[in-house]
Amino acid sequence: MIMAAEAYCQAIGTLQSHSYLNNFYHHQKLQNNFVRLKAKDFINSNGLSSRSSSSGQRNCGAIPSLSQTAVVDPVLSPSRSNSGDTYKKSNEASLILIRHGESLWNEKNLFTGCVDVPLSKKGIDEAIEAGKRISSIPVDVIFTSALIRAQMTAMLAMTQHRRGKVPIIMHNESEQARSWSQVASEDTKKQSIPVIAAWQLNERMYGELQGLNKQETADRYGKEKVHEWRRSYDIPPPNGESLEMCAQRAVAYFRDQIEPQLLSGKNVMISAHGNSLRSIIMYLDKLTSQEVISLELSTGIPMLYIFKEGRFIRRGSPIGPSEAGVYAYTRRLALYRQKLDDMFQ
Ligand SMILES: O=C(O)[C@@H](CO)OP(=O)(O)O
Repeated sequence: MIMAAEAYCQAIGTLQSHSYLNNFYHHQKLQNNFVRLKAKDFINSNGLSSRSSSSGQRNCGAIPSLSQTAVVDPVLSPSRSNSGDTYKKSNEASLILIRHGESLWNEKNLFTGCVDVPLSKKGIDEAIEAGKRISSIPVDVIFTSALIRAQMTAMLAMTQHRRGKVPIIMHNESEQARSWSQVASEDTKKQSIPVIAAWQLNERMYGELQGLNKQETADRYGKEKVHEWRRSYDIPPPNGESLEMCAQRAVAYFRDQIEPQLLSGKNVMISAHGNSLRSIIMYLDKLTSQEVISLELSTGIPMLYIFKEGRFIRRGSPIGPSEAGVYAYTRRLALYRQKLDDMFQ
């Protein structure tokens, strides 16, 4: 776990492992206070959520009505009597961010941007490993970019989730696509997780660099110039997007479409890209345009935030379900894992 904490701290470019470790030591105390909830609570408690996103729909034609798809997960419901309102009252939600696993172009060291390239064999393994790390963390709705490497990562990761729900891509690109992908069974819907694909979460568009080898480009234009294109905040690569431009669409989407889900208590996973996630982390962690320059994200490492009382609290990179890890941080997460243990051991 110490290694996981350090790896995460490296990934965010800061060193705050002491607070992570303090929370780990606090775990023993917390564990003694667990209430062991019975599997029958899971079986008896359920309900359809009637809420949909309160946000505007201006960004993307692919925004589904979550009221038709999202359900209250009874594993998360503390009481059978108020299952319909659980999320509203919980005032806490998990947010998992994951950069896709290694792609075939990452492997070849090519600028990728918005070119739609699949995962490499190593990337597939990374996505499965990431899924193991988050297998005991609740997920109610998944947002991915429109690109296959992020979607593959989300889907592969969810094959490892202990809750066993099925991630289903929402097809809202046309009325026909929406109606032809309807699920007829309410029971089946309850065992599904909506997956919403949005181009706003895509990798930054790398313009004339897309498909070029990064090393050869540095040899040709100079290391400093290429570093400026790759990591400066507001200087775009030729005919591409700067990080600032990428942030404008990614953070707007996060605020308009994802934050309302968290506010209503839904647990969210976002599977996206190095630069769209750097922009979102800049927003979550209130990084300056100078600080974000040194923020690097590894492929396939999930990062957890707790959204509570309107604030995002960074909680590191979740590790295996049998270890304390992030579950020491909140009672809600600990109870969720305990219920999974009760159900599936
Ligand atoms: O090529 C890309 O699309 C990105 C991510 O792989 O590269 P960089 O890390 O240079 O922004």
